[in-house]
Amino acid sequence: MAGPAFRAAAVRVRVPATSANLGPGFDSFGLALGLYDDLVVRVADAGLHVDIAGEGADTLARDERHLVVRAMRATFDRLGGQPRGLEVVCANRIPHGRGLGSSSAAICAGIMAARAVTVGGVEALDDAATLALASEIEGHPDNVAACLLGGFTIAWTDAFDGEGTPTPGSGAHAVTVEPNRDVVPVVFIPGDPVLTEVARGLLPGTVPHADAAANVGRAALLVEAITRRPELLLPATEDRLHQDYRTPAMPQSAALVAGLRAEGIAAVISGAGPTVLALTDASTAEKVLGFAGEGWAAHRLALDTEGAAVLPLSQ
Ligand SMILES: Nc1ncnc2c1ncn2[C@@H]1O[C@H](COP(=O)(O)OP(=O)(O)OP(=O)(O)O)[C@@H](O)[C@H]1O
Ligand SMILES: N[C@@H](CCO)C(=O)O
Repeated sequence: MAGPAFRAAAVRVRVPATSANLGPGFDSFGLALGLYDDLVVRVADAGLHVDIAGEGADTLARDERHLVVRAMRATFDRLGGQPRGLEVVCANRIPHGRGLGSSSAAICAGIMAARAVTVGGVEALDDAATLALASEIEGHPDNVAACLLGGFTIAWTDAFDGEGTPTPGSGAHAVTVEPNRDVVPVVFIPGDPVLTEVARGLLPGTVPHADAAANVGRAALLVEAITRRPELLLPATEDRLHQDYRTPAMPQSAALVAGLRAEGIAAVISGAGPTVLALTDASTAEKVLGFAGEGWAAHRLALDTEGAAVLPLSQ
């Protein structure tokens, strides 16, 4: 059977950084942030050419091991066949291994680009199938949901293995909700990374029932707090399921979260860390920027409500 046809024109995809968990919503909640990676892909006659600027330019492999390329290959397989050649140009701004969803952004960008350069690709791999594939590659759905959909997202999967990881092919789903416009995210990014794999390795197989029950209540409250009642964000972002267990890998981040929370600021470990996310308002954001001191890059970010987008090449 003949494989799919490909478009000759290049495609540009923009994908947002994301913060997962937001305290109590482990592997479920995500928030899309106004910090973006850009990807331009063109189907070529032969070979694979990968160009990288920005984050990872000095460290990432420029071959089939590159995560964007791996996501594209998986997508082309689903769509019925690989193109003869590929040119991939990455402009990376999301820092890697910091808990801001860089791997999810790479995966979502690759899938979106691959389906956009394939004739009939968007129809053959619709948005629901895109989320499921991205989640399967990433291993959990929270970051990819926020990256694809934008806004505040609640994600879930149909089935889990004994480790709490979605079973491959089990299907991932998500809804997006518009966050309250008064919520202003501030991120404190430390110099050194902690890989998600390492941070997940610190989690116990089971947790006390009381801790699980506490998180259920806070997670439910967070949906109300982040959409309608930001004054409840401090209690709503309390977590007992993952942050404390990860402290040995990121003691300074844990201390920063505790320090900010003692000042009444809704601070959490962003994703698997070690970045700290504070959910503030416009006046507090300016005051907290200097809170972490030397060795941290502090940024006030916008909320992204659009998610991953295929854009004109000129934009
Ligand atoms: N733009 C990219 N291009 C290629 N590979 C990437 C890119 N971004 C991330 N990666 C790969 O993913 C790794 C980081 O993934 P990891 O899941 O550990 O952190 P993260 O996604 O930044 O954080 P978190 O999942 O906690 O939000 C990098 O070391 C690199 O191998
Ligand atoms: N929910 C994930 C997000 C990081 O990828 C975790 O905390 O491990």
